[in-house]
Amino acid sequence: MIVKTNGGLSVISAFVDGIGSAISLDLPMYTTVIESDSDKIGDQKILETLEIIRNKYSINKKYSVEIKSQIPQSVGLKSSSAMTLSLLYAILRLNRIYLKEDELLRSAAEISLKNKTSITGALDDISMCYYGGLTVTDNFDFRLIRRIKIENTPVIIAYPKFYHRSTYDMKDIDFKKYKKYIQKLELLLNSKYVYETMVLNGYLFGSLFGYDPEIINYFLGSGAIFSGISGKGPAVFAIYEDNEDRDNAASKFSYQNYNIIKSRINNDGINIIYQ
Ligand SMILES: Nc1ncnc2c1ncn2[C@@H]1O[C@H](COP(=O)(O)OP(=O)(O)OP(=O)(O)O)[C@@H](O)[C@H]1O
Ligand SMILES: O=C(O)C1=C[C@@H](O)[C@@H](O)[C@H](O)C1
Repeated sequence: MIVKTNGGLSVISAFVDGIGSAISLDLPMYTTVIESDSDKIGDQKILETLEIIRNKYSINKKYSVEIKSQIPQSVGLKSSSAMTLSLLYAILRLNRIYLKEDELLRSAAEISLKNKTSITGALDDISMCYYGGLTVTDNFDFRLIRRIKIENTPVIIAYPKFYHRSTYDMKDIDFKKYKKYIQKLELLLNSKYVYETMVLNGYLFGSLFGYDPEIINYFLGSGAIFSGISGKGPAVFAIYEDNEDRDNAASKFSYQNYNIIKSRINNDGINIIYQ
């Protein structure tokens, strides 16, 4: 079975009060899961996740798992949520276990706590990978608040070539002191100012974890209507009004330490592309 899902961007990071929001990008991850005589899994975190799923659902089978992905890892573009959800989705389907949507999403969030790829369970990111478009969730309460479709706006993503961080390393930071600021962002998002909220969210988390104003400055000067850090970064997003502006900005981008990806916002949820 091959499952396709996408990466995305943070709109509100849920670390402060559990309210989180994410938006889906054309950034596919293909996860191939096949029953096998023995486990054939190249990556320790995937194996750990598989073990958690097998224990949770009393499954005794072995699997070969292969991930092909355009989502850069560990830069704030939701690769771990895409991996955890895809693997759970495929294993449940292969075993003909059908959960209600809210149960499936909650289960994926619980697994992403257990496999230590998230701090809050990242239900916002998992729901975004599942539904596409924009999601808003209460991660502390494992509850989807709302989801909406978003226009397929052109985007550029830039991320440093040599960088490594782990989400789990951040679990001891005192995020609660930013509550008043984050509550204002929640109000802004309720009023549908999605990109404004993203920028201001990145302003807080970028200032905490370090960001590169020069890259943001380049994008704003190249015709972007918004640019900022995706959540805790270090990936930077730039939103364009049309493909021409985006493509011009991408072709003139000359920062040697960064990779860039041309993408767009999408509304594509998870799907099985090969049974
Ligand atoms: N392209 C890939 N190939 C193989 N495994 C992958 C790939 N992308 C993600 N994974 C799996 O997902 C795990 C978590 O990914 P990653 O470390 O990027 O998550 P993250 O730090 O939460 O990233 P993000 O900030 O994008 O959410 C990896 O350890 C790996 O097991
Ligand atoms: O680890 C987590 O729980 C999270 C990680 C980031 O993607 C955040 O954007 C998200 O809201 C929560």
